[in-house]
Amino acid sequence: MQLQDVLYGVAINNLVGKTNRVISALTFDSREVQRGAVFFAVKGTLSDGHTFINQTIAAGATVIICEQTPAEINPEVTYIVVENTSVALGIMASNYYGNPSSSLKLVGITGTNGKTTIATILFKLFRSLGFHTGLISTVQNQVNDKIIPATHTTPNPLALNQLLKQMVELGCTYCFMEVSSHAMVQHRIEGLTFAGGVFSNITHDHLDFHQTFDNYIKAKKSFFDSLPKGSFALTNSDDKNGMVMLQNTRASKKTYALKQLADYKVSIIENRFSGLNLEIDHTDVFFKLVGSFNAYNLAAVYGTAMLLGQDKLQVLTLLSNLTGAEGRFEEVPNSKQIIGLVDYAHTPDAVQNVLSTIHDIRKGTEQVITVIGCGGDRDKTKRPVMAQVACDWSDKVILTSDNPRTEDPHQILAEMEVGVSPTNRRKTLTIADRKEAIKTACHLARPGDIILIAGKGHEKYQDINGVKYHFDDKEVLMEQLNLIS
Ligand SMILES: CC(=O)N[C@H]1[C@@H](OP(=O)(O)OP(=O)(O)OC[C@H]2O[C@@H](n3ccc(=O)[nH]c3=O)[C@H](O)[C@@H]2O)O[C@H](CO)[C@@H](O)[C@@H]1O[C@H](C)C(=O)N[C@@H](C)C(=O)N[C@H](CCC(=O)O)C(=O)O
Ligand SMILES: Nc1ncnc2c1ncn2[C@@H]1O[C@H](COP(=O)(O)OP(=O)(O)OP(=O)(O)O)[C@@H](O)[C@H]1O
Repeated sequence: MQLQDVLYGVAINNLVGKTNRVISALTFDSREVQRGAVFFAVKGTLSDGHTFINQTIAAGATVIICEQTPAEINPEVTYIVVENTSVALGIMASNYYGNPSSSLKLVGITGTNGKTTIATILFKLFRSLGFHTGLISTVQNQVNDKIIPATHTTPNPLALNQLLKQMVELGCTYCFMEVSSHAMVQHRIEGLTFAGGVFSNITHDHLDFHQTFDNYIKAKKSFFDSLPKGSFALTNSDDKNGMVMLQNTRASKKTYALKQLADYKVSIIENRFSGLNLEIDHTDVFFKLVGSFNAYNLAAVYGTAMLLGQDKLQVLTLLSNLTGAEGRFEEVPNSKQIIGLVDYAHTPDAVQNVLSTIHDIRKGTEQVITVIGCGGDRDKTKRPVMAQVACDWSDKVILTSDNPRTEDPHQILAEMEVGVSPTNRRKTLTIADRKEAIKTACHLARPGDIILIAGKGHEKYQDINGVKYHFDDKEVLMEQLNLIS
């Protein structure tokens, strides 16, 4: 491929050297450079790609995309100076892989909670409707039945366009993808063509990365600002910031809600452990998903399917048979008549949602025992709040470790304990070893009780000092429930 073929749409501030040259690959990592590669010098949080330019040229890079013209110019190399290398990377990655997003109906889902659930149900729904479909999500990526492990919620532009190209080659017409706020700030979706965008909700999270809540809102909003004319922007109008997302968008503005007036209005008729009975567009339907937050997710899915021109009754019938994403309010089967639940909730809002859902549908006499931790090297402000929410909504709480990473687990637990009020102290235990914590919860439970293991969901590891040790909440809970007499 020629360099000039991938430059379409890139705003160039300065060009040194020729553009009619063959290129062998695109990369933003000096450690992956091969002969004839284009190297993108990206300014990151830990290092600045500009410092690796000479090293990449020595390794064979013949084109450098950078933000300043280097002092030292190699006459064999082409230098392209742009305002923002990450933006150029997105556009050029799209061009390099043949702009696959424009051959698909690509729908992006953003928000603090619910992205994976909404994207996964949409994927399952469109597969059941008979379409070749792609999924890009935190749990896994999928091209029809082929599963591709996920490393990020939203992959980098090269991995992303490669995935989208595979989808096009395998006949997909739809793709549902999660759009994280990190991806927006780092321009990972630059150059993609979206058919629509969906907003679930926004609550405090990722403030370690965005610094302020306002920045976090702006990052989410920038996705809707970037949607093209002719696409749709579907928002949750019950969320305080739902309508903010639509302020500057050129897309067709649509809403879903349970409380406010909306284009797609859903009402809860009944909310039980076996599922949700909802009224959608004057039709009563029973769904296998549990909890009022899933009523929002189903409203988003229904609205999206309608905006993509699908038949209402067919959609509702198929949706009523679907289950959600792995590790989201997932029940662990056991013979002890204990309701064992594993849930990915790792934000104060998600923990409150799961526990209030349990509270709404419990009979009343059973105990709710919650096992919960907070990640190391991540937003510390969440720690006391998550402990407080867990205590306020449970009969017993066991504070434990959850990916301590490079931090001391006991220090994280001490910061969580700050959120435990003197009255709640009696019902709280702190057990740093996660397996021991789950074991203790099983020993405390009586038949009929509910155990919630929060935070890890589908993830099958504990990250301790950069090493990922196998740990599966579902596996441990099942094993321990079966061991109790
Ligand atoms: C905070 C963050 O998002 N970091 C991402 C970022 O890394 P960085 O800015 O720290 O990169 P850096 O190490 O400073 O390096 C800067 C540049 O120099 C290059 N470099 C670096 C070293 C070297 O020897 N040679 C070299 O060329 C790097 O390739 C990079 O281009 O750019 C990297 C390349 O794209 C990403 O892999 C990395 O994601 C890290 C691994 C990560 O964990 N990100 C998470 C937080 C994330 O993105 N999460 C969201 C989901 C959030 C949620 O909703 O839960 C996601 O979408 O997955
Ligand atoms: N619409 C919703 N509103 C609030 N909480 C939700 C909603 N949907 C799911 N949750 C809760 O949040 C947890 C994470 O759900 P999900 O994985 O779908 O969200 P996500 O946005 O993909 O999260 P992440 O970005 O952290 O992967 C679930 O386990 C559930 O407890």
